[in-house]
Amino acid sequence: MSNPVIVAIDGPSGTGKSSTSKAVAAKLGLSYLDTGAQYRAMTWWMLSNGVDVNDSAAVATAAEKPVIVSGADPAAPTITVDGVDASGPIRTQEVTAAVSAVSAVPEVRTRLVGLQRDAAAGAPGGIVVEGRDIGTTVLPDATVKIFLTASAEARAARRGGELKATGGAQVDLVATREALVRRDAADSGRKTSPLAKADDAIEVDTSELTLDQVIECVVTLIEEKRAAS
Ligand SMILES: Nc1ncnc2c1ncn2[C@@H]1O[C@H](COP(=O)(O)OP(=O)(O)O)[C@@H](O)[C@H]1O
Ligand SMILES: Nc1ccn([C@H]2C[C@H](O)[C@@H](COP(=O)(O)OP(=O)(O)O)O2)c(=O)n1
Repeated sequence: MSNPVIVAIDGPSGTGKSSTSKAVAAKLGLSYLDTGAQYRAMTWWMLSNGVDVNDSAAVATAAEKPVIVSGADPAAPTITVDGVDASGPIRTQEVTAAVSAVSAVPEVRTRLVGLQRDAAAGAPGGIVVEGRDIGTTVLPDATVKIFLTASAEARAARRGGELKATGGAQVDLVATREALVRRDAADSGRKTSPLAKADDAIEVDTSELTLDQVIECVVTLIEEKRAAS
């Protein structure tokens, strides 16, 4: 029997990681893990429990406490914190604004990278894992590594579309773009496993591609790799 396929999909915010990863996993019958949701869940727990997210020592001490469980079905991904459904609260602006500070704390990363490697090892049929450091740090031996990119303008327009769909209000695209660029800089500039393309990752610029084209491209890359191995 061939080895389970492990697919690492990394890249900055709004490049299409979640949409692509879920669709590719569903198409190929693989499990799915959104590691960004885990960093968001950790951040939500810190905010809910009165931990100052800018006090890295306090965040480090608390990092062992929350029980974070991710469901691996790409058609219905779930995340709970201490048994409570966290899928809504982890997407608030408050969590988005605090997540880079929490995810820069090495103890947070050690804890979550452990969960992520356990999830990959526990997916006998293979898995698609999306994040910022999957190809470089979490799963350096992944079968296929993809690094998605897109212009800041394309990414802001996509995020703006989402905010409009959920909030209905007028979206400030300049502010959305600035917030994205600020988060990219924080995620790329941190000391511990920053957002980075692995040397052996294939870069796909999604700025001018439809989501279906990106999915097709990633499925083809995985099938080529499988056929060659
Ligand atoms: N190639 C694409 N073209 C247009 N919109 C896209 C494309 N890829 C993703 N989107 C949309 O952009 C938004 C952000 O995508 P998402 O998958 O959440 O990105 P990420 O996980 O990288 O932050 C979603 O609303 C998604 O539907
Ligand atoms: N492997 C990962 C995944 C996410 N993070 C951090 C950095 C990101 O800004 C946040 C949130 O990630 P998420 O993928 O949910 O963010 P977006 O969907 O792109 O807005 O988590 C990380 O440090 N390492």
